[in-house]
Amino acid sequence: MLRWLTAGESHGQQLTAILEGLPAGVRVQTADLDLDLARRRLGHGRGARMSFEQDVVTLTGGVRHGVTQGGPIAVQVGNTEWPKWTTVMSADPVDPEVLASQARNAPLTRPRPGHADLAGMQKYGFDDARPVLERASARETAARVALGAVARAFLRQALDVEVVSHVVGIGPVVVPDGIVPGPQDNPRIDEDPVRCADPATSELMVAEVDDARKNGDTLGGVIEVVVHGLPPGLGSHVHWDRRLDSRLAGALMGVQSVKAVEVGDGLETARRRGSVAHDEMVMADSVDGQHRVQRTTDRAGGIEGGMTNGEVLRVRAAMKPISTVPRALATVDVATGEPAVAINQRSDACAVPRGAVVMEAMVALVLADAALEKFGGDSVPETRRNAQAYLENLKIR
Ligand SMILES: Cc1cc2nc3c(=O)[nH]c(=O)nc-3n(C[C@H](O)[C@H](O)[C@H](O)COP(=O)(O)O)c2cc1C
Ligand SMILES: C=C(O[C@@H]1CC(C(=O)O)=C[C@@H](OP(=O)(O)O)[C@H]1O)C(=O)O
Repeated sequence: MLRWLTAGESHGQQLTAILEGLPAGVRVQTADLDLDLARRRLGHGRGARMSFEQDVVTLTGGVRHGVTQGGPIAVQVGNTEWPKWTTVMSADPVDPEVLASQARNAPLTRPRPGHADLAGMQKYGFDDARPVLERASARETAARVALGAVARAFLRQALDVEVVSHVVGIGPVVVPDGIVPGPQDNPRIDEDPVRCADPATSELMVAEVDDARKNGDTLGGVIEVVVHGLPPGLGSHVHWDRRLDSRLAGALMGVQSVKAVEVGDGLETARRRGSVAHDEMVMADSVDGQHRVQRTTDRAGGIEGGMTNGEVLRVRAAMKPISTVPRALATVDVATGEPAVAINQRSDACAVPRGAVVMEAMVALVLADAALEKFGGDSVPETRRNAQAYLENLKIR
């Protein structure tokens, strides 16, 4: 079983992440984590903080000389803005006079509609939104992306699996049907300002983001994660919590601002008739005398009965528009009970392009877990041998 945990606050000293259960022998180094963290900072519509803050990654456990050792992998993602926040976010008590002398320490009492502020204050008994927003913030996704880079390396080295993503919608602008990135397409898509695989749609998305920003507004959108090279049989039909679609949906819904998840053609499938909703099977030419079944389409997105079916996996996650809206929304000052406008320091206008990298990380972690459940192994060669033996012995390929 693969387990992962993150800790740390948005303006704290650092984020901490642990990944437990990965075999020995995964070749991974700081530069691999840096690469995905850099990808997470890009994208038209990102906020100011993404340009002035750096992620400082340190692998502090589980990796030696660029290879995992079988123990828990520990990662720190340092926050270069920390020197400005040492008082506000100090773990130890601070002299009340020092606190009172700094504007940054003033309680935040105008909760943002759409953010965690008010419900978190009510639940945890705070009269200040600071402790809630610090942990609710998607800054935490940097820690997940760092671990996702490790999971991605494992999937590539043990199973030849590649996880890629593209933005399929920003606000009302959506890509035409049928665009599915190939296994090596991430670098090309990363070059696009909104990580859209279709250049014509990308231009319209950029214009939409510019228009929203000009009007003091924010946007959401839809991301598709595409996974190539998966064997059939990851996940299971036998119990709800072993279904791969259920596990992927939970992981993607667990990303800040995700409000819907689709597998394959998802909602569109529900609108179709059965005769055109499924993926028909045909016999492919056989080179070795074995049955080889192929599907003529991939509407299911590579999952049937809660298991991978050997086709390309496609899952989509819909992010709502950023809730820190510059044209600030109406709220109540909970300190006075008076009408007010919501907290609005700064924010992303649209975080969908960089959200795509977070979704890749979550999918990679879930798939690495499902692969280890199926094939086991305490080292990459062992997992690889087990997977190959399974594939060679499939009665129906
Ligand atoms: C990559 C990413 C960046 C985000 N950036 C912001 C932001 O700059 N401002 C903001 O208010 N919300 C931002 N969010 C969304 C909030 O974190 C999220 O809406 C909040 O935690 C409440 O959770 P919920 O939307 O799932 O209910 C971002 C989300 C992601 C995934
Ligand atoms: C810092 C990150 O994202 C942040 C996520 C976030 C939120 O409310 O989720 C709000 C913004 O932070 P701030 O309010 O300090 O400007 C984003 O910049 C990051 O992704 O590294």
